[in-house]
Amino acid sequence: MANLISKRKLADALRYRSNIISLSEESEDDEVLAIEPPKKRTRSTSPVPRTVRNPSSASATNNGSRHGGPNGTYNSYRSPPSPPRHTTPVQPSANQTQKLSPWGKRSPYAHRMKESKLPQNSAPETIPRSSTQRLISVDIPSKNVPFRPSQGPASPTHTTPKQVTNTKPRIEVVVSPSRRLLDSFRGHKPEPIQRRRKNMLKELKKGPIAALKNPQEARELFGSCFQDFNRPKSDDVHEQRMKELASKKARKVTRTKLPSDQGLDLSMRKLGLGGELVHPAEAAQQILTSRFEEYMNPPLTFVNDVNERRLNGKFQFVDRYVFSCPGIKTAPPSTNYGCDCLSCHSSECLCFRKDWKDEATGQKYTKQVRTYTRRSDGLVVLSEEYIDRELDPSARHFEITECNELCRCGPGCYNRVVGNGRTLPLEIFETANCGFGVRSTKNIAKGQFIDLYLGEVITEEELRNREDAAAEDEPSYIYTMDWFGGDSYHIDGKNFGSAMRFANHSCNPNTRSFIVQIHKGDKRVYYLPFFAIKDIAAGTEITIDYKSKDDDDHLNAEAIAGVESGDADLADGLIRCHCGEKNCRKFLWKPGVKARRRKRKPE
Ligand SMILES: C[S@@+](CC[C@H](N)C(=O)[O-])C[C@H]1O[C@@H](n2cnc3c(N)ncnc32)[C@H](O)[C@@H]1O
Repeated sequence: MANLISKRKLADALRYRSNIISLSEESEDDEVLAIEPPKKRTRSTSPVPRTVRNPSSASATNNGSRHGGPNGTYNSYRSPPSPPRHTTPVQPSANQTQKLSPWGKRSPYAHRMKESKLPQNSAPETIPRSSTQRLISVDIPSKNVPFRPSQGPASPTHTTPKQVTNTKPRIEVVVSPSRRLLDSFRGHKPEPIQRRRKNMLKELKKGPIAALKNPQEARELFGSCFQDFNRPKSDDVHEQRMKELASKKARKVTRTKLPSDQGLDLSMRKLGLGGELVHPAEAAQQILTSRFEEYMNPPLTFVNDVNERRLNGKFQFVDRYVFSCPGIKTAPPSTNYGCDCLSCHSSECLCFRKDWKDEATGQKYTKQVRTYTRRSDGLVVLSEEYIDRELDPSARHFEITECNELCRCGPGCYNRVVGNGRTLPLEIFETANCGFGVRSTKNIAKGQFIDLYLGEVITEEELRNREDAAAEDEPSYIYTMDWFGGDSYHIDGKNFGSAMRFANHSCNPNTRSFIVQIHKGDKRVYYLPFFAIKDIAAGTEITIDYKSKDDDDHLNAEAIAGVESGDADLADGLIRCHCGEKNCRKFLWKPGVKARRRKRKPE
């Protein structure tokens, strides 16, 4: 019965005995080899292997066969092929012969290893002396030259038992050694990285000791995740303290003894969050503000020197209307038109012309309304006459119509103030009595454009839904676009808006909203910009008057009377005004969001 040992072990054995085997670099497999003394080969039922018609088919047909195995005289597949003895219609090519074993990749005798109960780790000592004595010893001409034993067949022919008995007893070995084996003959080579990795990983699964013992190796095998293993131990007392607290032995340590801020800070630093601790809500606000700043030029900033209050996290700054409500229709661009001026002049330009009809008499009127004017320093502001008329309750009021993209004048035209966007830096800040307010860090000239009132454009139906859902004491951020009459849309600045959404009320305001139309055909979606109606020094709060002329002034009169007479019912629920102006009306409005809705209607 064949004694089977692995190639590696055989190689070791042979090296140990200074005996020779032939080597091939073809296979990476550590195949099991047969060492079969000639005497015992007679036991084989079929000393001649099956006919190998075609090496590839041989591989398939013979693989795993218990019978018809080799007779123990196969040579290296590097041996020059010779015609098989048995009828072989297809001659295997030299190439094929090199690559294929008659058994295929693995010897069918491999399983016998288990049956034979041969010790698995058959080191050189496990080979019986009698066997080794029968080995033929041949010198290797050169380490790297493939070697074929000088005795025995030169090709994979199959010797008969008779032939064997005529020769000296010997063991012939067919070896298809692995590259590793060859390397071991050539000299020491480092273990492949995959194997080293596998071995260390096995150790690491048990614990980090392997990596701690050999950090260099760990880093080499697993990269930067082990870079801290050879880091000198930190003498940071807090880190030490944290470790103590984390260990089971340190249960006696009171966690409260650890300064929480430092401990937390350490954890944050370890997580790479580092630096100052920031409340999540504040962080969210900072992100919102900083994001807005990124595309806002000039800047929009936030400061609070009074308390810890921050902007509501749900609020988002926008620089245009938000059309989130279904059913909103804007006029198509095709309905827009522009002027033909190369250089617009308020006395001639179509955009400055206002047409109206007297409802009582039916008479039509046309007027060139001088809305904007360019100052000597180049700043474009509202004209004095326009501001005066708009502030005069008895006068006819006119909207501003700016030049648009269809006008022949270029972007430098002075009739493009709101269309060119905000130019002043604005700052949201905490006021003394009215919550957040807005101011500019620059002086503002009378008539200068400050900012648009922006928000979601919503329908009347949506407004009613929102008002019904709102609490009675909730601030209102609604402006109604009813300048041209008819069904109106509303601007809700609660969740989305501009800096003007933070403008507080004053009974003596320094700004006012005006009506600006850029799309000349759109009577429902226009703009509500705020302009200074007096010079405003840098840092002064920008204020507006929440109440329009047609609001219920009698409410204030009644409330004031009620407060003065001690009638609590009359004053009940009214929101007190904190503007502090001499002409203060004392109350903002009556509770109830509908009562608070601010309007601008044509006079
Ligand atoms: C449009 S918000 C203005 C921004 C607001 N201050 C904030 O902190 O968000 C309107 C609210 O501001 C407050 N407010 C504005 N002007 C006020 C005034 N003159 N007196 C008292 N409260 C005022 C009221 O609570 C009102 O409901």
